[in-house]
Formats: sequence, C-alpha cells, structure tokens
Amino acid sequence: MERVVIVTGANSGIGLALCERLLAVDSQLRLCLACRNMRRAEAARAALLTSHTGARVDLLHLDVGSVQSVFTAAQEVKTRYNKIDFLYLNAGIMPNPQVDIGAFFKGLFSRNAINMFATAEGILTQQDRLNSDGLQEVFATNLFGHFLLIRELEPLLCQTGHISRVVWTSSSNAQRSAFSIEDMQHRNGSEPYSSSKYASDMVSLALNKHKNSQGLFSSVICPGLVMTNLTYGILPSFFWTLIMPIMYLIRIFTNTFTLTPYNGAEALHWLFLQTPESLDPRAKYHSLTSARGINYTIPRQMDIDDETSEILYDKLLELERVMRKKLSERNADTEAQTY
Ligand SMILES: NC(=O)C1=CN([C@@H]2O[C@H](COP(=O)(O)OP(=O)(O)OC[C@H]3O[C@@H](n4cnc5c(N)ncnc54)[C@H](OP(=O)(O)O)[C@@H]3O)[C@@H](O)[C@H]2O)C=CC1
Ligand SMILES: CC(C)CCC[C@@H](C)[C@H]1CC[C@H]2C3=C(CC[C@]12C)[C@@]1(C)CCC(=O)C[C@@H]1CC3
Repeated sequence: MERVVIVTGANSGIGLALCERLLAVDSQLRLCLACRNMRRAEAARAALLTSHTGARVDLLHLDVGSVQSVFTAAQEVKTRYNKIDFLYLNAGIMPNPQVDIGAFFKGLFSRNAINMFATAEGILTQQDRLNSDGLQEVFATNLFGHFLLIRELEPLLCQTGHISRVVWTSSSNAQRSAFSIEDMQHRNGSEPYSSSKYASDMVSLALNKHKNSQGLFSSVICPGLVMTNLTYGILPSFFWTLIMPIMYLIRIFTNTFTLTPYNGAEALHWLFLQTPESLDPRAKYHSLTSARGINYTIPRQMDIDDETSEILYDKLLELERVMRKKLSERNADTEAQTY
C-alpha cells in the first residue's frame, strides 16, 4: 500500500534533499510538500519530478509560524488523506544570527574547540521578534506550529491498527542552558533557536509517553552543519565557499560537518527505514559524515528529563487552548464587521 509522507519546509535545503532520498527508496510514495512559499514549492516539485518521473508529489500551503495557517492546512490534509505514515517536522528558522567572534577565537584555542564546532555552544545568538499571533517567532515556527499540527492531525496520526511516525529536525545546538520552563517562548534570552530545538527534543519525549499506545511514535534528529539558506544567513555563501577546504579539514576531527543537504538528510532517511520499536525515545539520531565522505547515523542520549518534558507538554496544551480561543474571537469579530 502506498505510504503517505508529509514534509514541512520541503522546498529547500535538508527538507528537499530528504524528499529526493525518500522517492529514491520508494517510488510509490505519496509525498506532500508542506510549504510557506508556494513558488519555491512548485520549483521543488518540478525538480523532484525531473529526477523521479511519475512520482506522486502534492503541494500544501502551510506557514507553521501562523496558527490560522496550521489549522487550515491540517483541515486540507484531513480531506486529502485517510492516514499519515510519516510527518517530518523540518521547517525552521534562525533569524538575525550573530557569531561572537571573541568567544569563537577563545573557544578555538581551548580544549572545547571540537565541541564548539559541533554545537556552536556559546558563540551564536539571535534576535527574535513577535509574530502576528503575539508569539515569539522562533518558538512559533520551530516548535509551536508543529505541535499544533500534530494536535490537529491526531485523528489521522492516532488510529488503531496503524503506526504513524513524526520526526523532528532538531539540532546539536539544542542546549538545556538556553531553555527555561518559565520562559518557554524565550522572550528574554538571546538564544531562541537553541531554546526551541531543546524544547522540540522534550516534546518528542512527552509525545512518545502519551501517544505510543495510540500508534504514534516520535523521533528527533540532528543533521549536522549543512550549507543551506539557514547557514547562509549566518555567514554569506561566498565566505562559506572560501573556507570550504577548512571545513573539510575540520571534518577530520568532527564528523558533524555533514555540509551537503543530502548528507544532512541521512538520519531522516535512516529513520524512514527503521521500525519504531527499534528506536530509543531518549535518543537524538545524528547524521554524520566521515572524513572519507561516508554517511552514517548514530544515536546519542539527549540531556532531557521526564518531569520538565511533561510540564512543557502541559504548557503547550494550555497555550493551544488560549490560541484557539483568541482565533475564534478574532474570526467572530471579522464576521461581525462584514455584516
Ligand atoms: N543547516 C544546518 O546546519 C542545520 C539545520 N537544522 C534544521 O534543519 C531544518 C531545515 O533547515 P535547512 O534546510 O538548514 O534550511 P533552509 O532555510 O534551506 O530550510 C528551511 C525550510 O523551512 C521553511 N520554513 C521556514 N519558516 C517556515 C514557516 N513559517 N512555515 C513553513 N515553512 C517554513 C523554509 O521555507 P521558505 O522557503 O518559505 O523560507 C525552508 O523550506 C531546520 O529546522 C533547521 O533548524 C538543524 C541543524 C543544522
Ligand atoms: C572556520 C569556520 C569553520 C568558522 C565557522 C564558525 C561558525 C560560523 C560555525 C561553527 C559551528 C557552526 C554551527 C552552526 C552554525 C555555524 C557555526 C556556528 C549551527 C548552529 C547551524 C545550525 C544548527 O542547528 C547547528 C549548527 C552547529 C554548528
């Protein structure tokens, strides 16, 4: 039977590379590219169909950073498909990134250098802002929109007699120190990206606890450092090209420099081939590339605890209630104004 796979943020980078790789292993797939930018989504679909003639590739408009868009898209999914086999939660942003040059050089000559290259710990900050829903944009895009999507798609994801999988594209930059349960949206800090990725690790754990019995299994991956639009926002692409020989040199010491979207999608692709029972809910699956260019996937234990994961899960459910109420009031107001 054909498998239904939905990928958010599928129009570029790791998401698009994943789609290419999935179609290469299963040409019967019903693949849905869930994207914010439909022009780029059309281009991605055309590219996929060029290399996989006859493949079934659907497009879905989804802005994960907008509550209304998530609800509308989920409704559309429910009318189009009667099951979901894989939901890849891959869309993500890192707005206004800043590399702390001083901290970078200090780290470079410390014993922590390899860890710094693998995780960017202590050298990367971002400037976040409020979106039109009144939520912090990074939290809304990287975490909450995806959480709402799962909630809205529960009728398809949690069906008796059928296994569904969700896979979060997290990061090695997800750090406990950047996350505070009192400030889950990261309104007050300067590492919203790290915070949102750490939160997604915890939500995955909580989802497994609450939903495994209903046939829903969640996993988390890290693609390594990959050259995509996201990293071109940190340093310009010509600079990355210039330092590429250094990057390959660093790969000898840390195999987390996967560098290409194809390599970065390794763990996402690997999970597609695994049975959920064989997976560890407390592990993050890392895409790695050896100095010789061989790709492989390794699980590493996440630095998360059950108690905080549960509290976060409850807080997200509460925020969901608030946002639903806000939205229905907003819609009622608009309706009243039109009459
Ligand atoms: N590159 C790297 O080194 C690493 C990346 N990651 C993660 O990998 C994932 C993919 O990023 P990557 O491929 O690198 O970067 P890209 O910028 O190439 O891809 C990000 C994708 O997310 C989409 N997106 C962003 N915001 C939204 C939104 N509000 N609604 C719907 N889609 C949206 C983008 O679409 P649009 O065209 O509309 O902008 C794009 O398709 C992200 O979650 C990122 O955090 C994790 C670790 C390392
Ligand atoms: C000589 C060069 C290799 C210098 C590059 C320094 C930094 C710009 C990079 C070192 C570690 C990188 C890194 C990321 C971004 C670029 C670095 C900070 C990420 C944060 C990108 C997004 C992620 O999710 C994880 C990456 C970890 C490593």
